[in-house]
Amino acid sequence: MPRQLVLATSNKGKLAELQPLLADAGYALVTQGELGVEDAVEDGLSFIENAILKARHACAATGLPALADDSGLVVDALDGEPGLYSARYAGVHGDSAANIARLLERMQGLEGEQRRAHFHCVIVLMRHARDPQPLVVEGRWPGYVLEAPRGEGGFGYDPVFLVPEQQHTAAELDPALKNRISHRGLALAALRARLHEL
Ligand SMILES: O=c1nc[nH]c2c1ncn2[C@H]1C[C@H](O)[C@@H](COP(=O)(O)OP(=O)(O)OP(=O)(O)O)O1
Ligand SMILES: [Mg+2]
Repeated sequence: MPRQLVLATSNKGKLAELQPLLADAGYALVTQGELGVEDAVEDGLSFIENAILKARHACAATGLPALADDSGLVVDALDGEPGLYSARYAGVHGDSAANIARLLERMQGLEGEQRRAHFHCVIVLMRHARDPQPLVVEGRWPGYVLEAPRGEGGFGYDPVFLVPEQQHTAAELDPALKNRISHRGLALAALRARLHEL
């Protein structure tokens, strides 16, 4: 029987990316939703704090090890906005169209290098709610914010995130390619390399 691991997220886009990335990591994956775990209160002041809060909350509710992802889009010219508040930038949690509209409005008039941004992802794996040594890994994906959305894939800010090497938005990429090069894919690769530490 493989050990169970709770995926401490309610974001369907993240789940769709995390599941294949963890498929052969030696865990039986179960989502917090399947176990009736409510969303944690994300009142940390950094990605790391929020990822720990979410993983700890799921561990405490289930008694199982848990993995959480806290991530967001960081725009240098906006002093790091939307950053920690990426999921609720326009006010309503998870309203991607409204979040994108707010972002494009805030970036009106910015050109060229001023449109630089990166996705940041912190993934935390905790063995139990009082684990003093959670595994913490990070990934970063640089790109540019376009002036209008392009593409149907992915989730969140993907339609306005241009990946310069591909000349495509993240929403135009094949999901397997996004998973190889994205902030989340890089964080998961770092996690897998360190699973033996547990
Ligand atoms: O690959 C990505 N492609 C596009 N947008 C992304 C990505 N990765 C994070 N993002 C943006 C949108 C998301 O809504 C927010 C994360 O906010 P974040 O609090 O970590 O997640 P969430 O509230 O959606 O789900 P949960 O906390 O249950 O994991 O950043
Ligand atoms: Mg969240």
